[in-house]
Amino acid sequence: MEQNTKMVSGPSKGLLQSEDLYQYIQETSVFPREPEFLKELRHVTASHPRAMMATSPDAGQMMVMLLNLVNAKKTIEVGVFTGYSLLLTALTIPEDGKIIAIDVNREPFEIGLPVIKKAGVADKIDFIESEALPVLDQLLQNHGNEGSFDFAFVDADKVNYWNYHERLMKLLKVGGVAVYDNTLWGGSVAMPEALVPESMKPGRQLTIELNKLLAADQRVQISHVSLGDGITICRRLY
Ligand SMILES: C[S@@+](CC[C@H](N)C(=O)[O-])C[C@H]1O[C@@H](n2cnc3c(N)ncnc32)[C@H](O)[C@@H]1O
Repeated sequence: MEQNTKMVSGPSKGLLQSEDLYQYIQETSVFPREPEFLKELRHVTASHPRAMMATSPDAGQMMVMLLNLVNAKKTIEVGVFTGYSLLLTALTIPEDGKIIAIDVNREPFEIGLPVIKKAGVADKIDFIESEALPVLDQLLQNHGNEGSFDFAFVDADKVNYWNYHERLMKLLKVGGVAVYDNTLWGGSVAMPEALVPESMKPGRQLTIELNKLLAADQRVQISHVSLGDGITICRRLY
C-alpha cells in the first residue's frame, strides 16, 4: 500500500460514494500499475499549491487504455500543467509518436520536465506555450494535419471546450478519440444550484452546457465516465 496516498494524490473530487472507496480503487488497481516515472511526477507535483489540477491517476489509467486501443501515435494535449497526463501519453505512444502539448503557462511544465527527460520521452513532445485555440486553428491550416490525429486530451479552460471540440472533430481521424476532463465538475452538475458553492457555479454551468452539446453531437460516440472529476470519451464517427 502506498504511504500517504491522500496527501500525494489529493482527495477524490467527491463523485464516489465515499473517500474510502476511492482510496480502495487507487490502492488496489491504480497505484500498483502506475509507472515509476509517473509516480515521481505525481510526488513532485504534490507540493504545488494547485496540485489538485493534475489529472487523477484513475482517469489516467483509463487514458492509457484508450491510447493503446486506438494505437495512438499522433496526439494533442490541451492543458499540460506539470505534465502528469502528458507523461503518461508520452510513455504509452510508440518511439516515433508525437504529442502537440499546449499550455498558456510554461512554468508548471518546467517542474515536471526533469522527470519527463529522465523517462526518456521528451523528444516525443512538442510543447507550445500559447492559448490553445490559435494553435489548433494553425494546425488545421497546415497541410497534412486534418484528419491525422489519433487522440486528444482536453483539460484546460472550460469556456473553450466546445471550441476545442469543433477543431478536434476536424483534426482527429475518423475512429480517433477525444477525452474531455472535469465533465462532472466535482459532482455539482447534478446538485440543485442553491447548494453549489459560488466559486463552482460558472464552471458548473459551462459543464452542463457542454455535456448537453456532446450528448447531442451525432459526429461522436460518447461515454461519460465517473473517473476522477468525470471524463467524457468521444470517438469520432465520421
Ligand atoms: C487542469 S490543468 C491541466 C492538468 C494536466 N492535464 C495534468 O495532468 O497535470 C489546466 C491547464 O490548462 C492551462 N490553460 C488554461 N487555459 C488555457 C488556454 N486557453 N489555452 C491553453 N492552456 C490553458 C492552464 O495553464 C493549466 O496548466
